[in-house]
Order: sequence, then C-alpha cells, then structure tokens
Amino acid sequence: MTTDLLATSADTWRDRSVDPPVVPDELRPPGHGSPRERNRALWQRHELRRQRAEDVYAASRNPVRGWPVSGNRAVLAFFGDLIRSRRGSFALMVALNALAAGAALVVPRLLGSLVNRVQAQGAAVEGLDAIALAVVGVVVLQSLLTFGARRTSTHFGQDLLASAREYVVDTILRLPVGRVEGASTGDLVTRVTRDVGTMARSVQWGVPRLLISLMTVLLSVVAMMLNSVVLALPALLVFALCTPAVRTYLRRAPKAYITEGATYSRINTTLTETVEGARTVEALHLSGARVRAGSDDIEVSAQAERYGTTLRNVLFAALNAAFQLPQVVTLVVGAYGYSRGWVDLGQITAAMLYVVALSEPLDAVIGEVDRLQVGAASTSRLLGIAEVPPDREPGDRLPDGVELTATDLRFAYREGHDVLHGVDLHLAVGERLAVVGPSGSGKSTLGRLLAGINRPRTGTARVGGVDLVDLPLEVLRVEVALVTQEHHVFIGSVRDNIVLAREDSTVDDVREALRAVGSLAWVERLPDGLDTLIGSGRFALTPAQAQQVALARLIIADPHTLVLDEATSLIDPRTARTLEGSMNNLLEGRTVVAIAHRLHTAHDADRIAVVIDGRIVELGSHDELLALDGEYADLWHAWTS
Ligand SMILES: Nc1ncnc2c1ncn2[C@@H]1O[C@H](COP(=O)(O)OP(=O)(O)OP(=O)(O)O)[C@@H](O)[C@H]1O
Repeated sequence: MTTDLLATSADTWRDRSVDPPVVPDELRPPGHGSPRERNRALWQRHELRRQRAEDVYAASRNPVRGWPVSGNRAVLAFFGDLIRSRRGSFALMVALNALAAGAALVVPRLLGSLVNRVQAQGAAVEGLDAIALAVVGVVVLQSLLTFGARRTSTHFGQDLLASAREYVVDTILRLPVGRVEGASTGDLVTRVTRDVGTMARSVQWGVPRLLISLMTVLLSVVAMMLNSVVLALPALLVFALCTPAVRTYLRRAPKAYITEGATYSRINTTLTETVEGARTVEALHLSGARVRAGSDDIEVSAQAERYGTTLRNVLFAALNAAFQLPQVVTLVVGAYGYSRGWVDLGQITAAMLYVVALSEPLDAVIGEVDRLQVGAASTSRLLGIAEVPPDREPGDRLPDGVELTATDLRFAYREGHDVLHGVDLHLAVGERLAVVGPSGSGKSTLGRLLAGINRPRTGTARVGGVDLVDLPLEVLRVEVALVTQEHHVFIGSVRDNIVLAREDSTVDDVREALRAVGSLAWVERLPDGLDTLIGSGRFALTPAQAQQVALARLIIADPHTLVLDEATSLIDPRTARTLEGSMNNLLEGRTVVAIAHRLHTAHDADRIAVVIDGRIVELGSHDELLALDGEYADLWHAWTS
C-alpha cells in the first residue's frame, strides 16, 4: 500500500487496468494554423482518442485485472429473458402502442381525401362535416390509446427495472468473498451505483420508448407505401443513405460507453484508495500526489467522454440533415408526379403530413438507441459481475460429525506463491487450539481455510468428512464461523443486529447472548435498551461494544466450531480477559481455533500450533512446548520478559 502511494502517478498507472493518465500533447486542443491544418489536427486527435478508447476498452474487459465485462450477446439474452418472462404485459404494451400509432396515421389520409374532395367539388364540397367529425373522433381515440399505451409502457418499464435491480443485488450478494476482497472496490461501487442508475434509465424509459417509436416509424412507412409508393420512395432512399453513419456509430458506441464506465471506475478507485489510506497520505504528505492521480483519472475520463460525444454529435448531425431532406424531395417528386398525373393532391398532402410526422419518431428512435447503447454498456459491466466464477459448488453431502481436520493444506493468493506449505491438523471435538507465530507467517490464512472461506489450492479442510467449501453456505455457517476484528454494525436496533444470525431468536435468547459476552448491562443502559438504533449515523458504539455485539451474534448463530482471528485484539486487555472468560464458560463443548496475538490466550489453550513460514513447526500444550525449548519457548520468554 505504502509503495503504491509513494510511487509516481505514472508508475502507479502501470499496474492499473486502464491507459496511462498523462495526457499527450497530440490529444490537447490544436493551436492556431490554417483551417485545413486545424481540421487535420482535429481528426488526428479524434483518431488518437479512438485508439485510446480501444485500449482502455480492451483493458476494462480483462478479467484478470478487474471485474469482467459481458459481451453484447449476454446483454441481449438478459433483456430477452426479462421480456419473455412477462410476455402478457409486453404483448399488451405492443398492441396498445400499435393501435395508438395506427390511429395517428388515419388523420393524414382523412385530410388527403378532404383535399381531393375540395379540389373536385370546389366550394360546394359535400361530406365535410362527416370528415371533420371522423378526424375529431380519431384524434380522441388516439389520445385515449396513447394514454393507455404510455401507462402500460411505464408499468412495463418499472417492472423490468425492478427485476433487473433484484438480479444485480442477488448477483453481488452471491460473489465469492475472496474475490470481493481481492478486486477493486472503486470499480464494484461504480458498477452498483452509476451503472445500475444508467441501466435503470434505459430499461425504464429507453426500452418502451424505442418500441413505441419503432412501431410508429414502421406503421408510417406502411401508410406511406399504401398512400403512394412513388411518394414514399424518396424518403426511404434518403433514410437508407444514413445507414453507413448509423452503422459506424453502432460499431463504435458500445466500446466508447464501456470505456467511459471503466474511466469512472478508475476515478472511484483512486478516490477510495485515498480515503481508505487517508492516514498514510497525511503522514507521508502524499496529498499532492493523490490529487494529481485523481486529476489524471478525470482527464482520461474527460477524453473518453469527448470521444463518445463526438460519435453522438456526428451521428445526430448526419441524421438531422437526412430528416429535413425527404420533405423537400417528396414535395419536388410530388409536384413532378402531379404534373404527370401519377399522384393526386390528396396523396401529396397525406405524404407530406407523413414525412413531417415521421421526423419525430425517427428522432426518438435515434435518441433512444443512443440511450440504450449507454444502458447496454452499463448492463455489460453489471452482467460482468455475474461472470465471476463461483468459488464453490455446494454438494448435497452433509457432515457426519463435527470433527475438523486439515490435510496437506496449501494455499496461494498469487499463482506460484504459496503462503501455506502442507499444513496437517486434527482438532478434537471441544478442543481449544491457539495458533501463534510471527506476523505474515500464515495464521490468518490458515484460519480462513479452516472456516471454509477460501478453497485450498491443494489438500482438504473437512468437517464431519465433508470439504468445508462443498457445504451450502447456510450449513457451513452453523458448522464453523470465522470471527475477525472487523465487526460491521448494520443499521438497525441492537436486537436486529444480533438476531441476524438466526431470525427466529427470542428476546430472551438475545439477552442471554449479550449476558454471555458481558454486555447486557451497557446495552440496557442505552437510550432504548435493546431497541436502540445503532449503525452508521445512529447511536455510535465503541469498537469494543461493536465487537461484543458481533460476538453475541455469533453465540446466537451457535456453530460448533469457532475460528477467532484477532477477535478480541481491539478490546483493552482487562475487558478482553473478562470477555474471553465469559466466552470460555459459554463455549464449553465447542471447538475453538484462536489465532493468538497475546500469548496468554495460548497459555489457556489445550494445544498450541506455532506457524512459521506457512508451516506448523510445533504443536502441543503450553508446558510441552516450553519443555521443547523451541520457537514457542522463545516467543513466550520474549512475551513474559
Ligand atoms: N489478500 C491477500 N492477497 C495477497 N497476499 C496476501 C493476502 N492476505 C495475506 N497475504 C500474504 O499472505 C501471507 C500470510 O498472511 P497472513 O495474513 O495469513 O499472515 P498472519 O500470520 O496472519 O499475519 P498477521 O499476524 O500479521 O496478521 C503474508 O505474506 C501476506 O502478505
């Protein structure tokens, strides 16, 4: 961590999943020069940004260095499944929107026939009232249908969004703990905040609006063809000419938007690192370096955004021109066709109304496609989280007994760098084992393997003959529990925090658990006793109190084996001794592995395992190990002196 903070921003960047942050001169705004030179410089900058976006994109898809990003197919399948699972409301939404769009297309035809009648019959036109009445009737019907269509679309979007959100939350909660600890927090936080928000907006508004606009465009084209093929062709031809611009955009936009997401993750990662390491930053006067790192991240993000904006601007400019052109061309073709007798005035009127009316849904289609591209990029990043392979596939075998055994345990955080080198351990039921050893020798890692948190690289850690990592989590929790010094207090009452471990616990169970850890007295003195709200922003507990609440939660969970990793190190020695004393009474008959940092814990244990360099080098009772006069005896003498 310190090395990372001390590194220059360029060095630090080398380890990151995105491009170096230093903004090269070529990417800065072009200076003066002839318009041609400036244009060339602009184009070169755009190309450089594109290449850079490609690099950042490639890096962001590298699952080894960051959270994975899913491909387009996965995104389509995800939305396809969501829509398929609510076929009924989807069909209703499509039908209502089609009817509303169809009703809107009747008016131009009616007005066209009105023009023809006026032309044929002059001032004494007949049936004017009927046509006017029909127009009013159709407009009222269209308004009602549009109201119904929008209502159904909004409900559909909200329902889709709720399912998508549930999926994301579910996926995140299922992530292997080891993977969450090892990966970038900033990236994960960006995905579950910004990306969920972006996906939400696309799902809720983008999907229904795109469907509505697409349907209006399709039906308008059909109506135009039915009105007059000759008058429909110019518009269709001009729209067809836009295809290359749209294709270029569609090819490049997903990468651009995924890149933007990756750069936001970088900003958050740097920020999180700085906040988490605030003390180190302050102690080593690193604030300047951290500010520079943050500014570099923001500059890279701004570049990615500029690239995305350029793509959008080019597309919108091309399409805007294309939307204006058909009106002129249709009018010219109409005039020519009328002079040749191919079309009548009514057809020209209807065709012009259709072409003018078409620009709005077409504009909406493009706008929504863009919104959906942004949403799809965010969805790729969210679905990427689900691609993290599970670290366990629970089997259906249940433990036969409560004996914990470890055989030839080896484990590596990084490939080729084992931190445990073949540990064998057999714990007798009800035994207290203390694990001692120098810092970094592998005590906590052994504890995590014995609690089934991580899967050993080779070897087995079993309870009742079944591998811990093959047990379903709900079974594992009542077999072995790991207690560390990181005790999270959830927002809620003291009681809520304790019954989390077993929701059917009674108030008496909670009191009993609190009494056992020696904290019932102070809990009862809280403003609302057991119902006092604690957690972030609520009544603040001291670290020791938070730890006691966590221990009470553990007593309620009632596992037969406990792995205590520095569990009492935050409590002052006197309180720790009291707490350990009450726990000893209460944990009678349970198996306890205590990773000991104070040797008195070891002294009280049945056996002591001395871990050095990932191996158990001594194993025996306090007296046996003192008599051995080896590593433990040295530690003990150092401690007592
Ligand atoms: N998440 C991790 N990623 C990479 N290496 C790790 C990780 N956690 C621990 N290590 C490394 O594994 C080795 C064993 O660490 P471990 O925390 O198990 O030792 P320990 O004996 O519990 O140390 P301490 O008493 O200081 O907590 C150390 O070299 C440590 O740097």
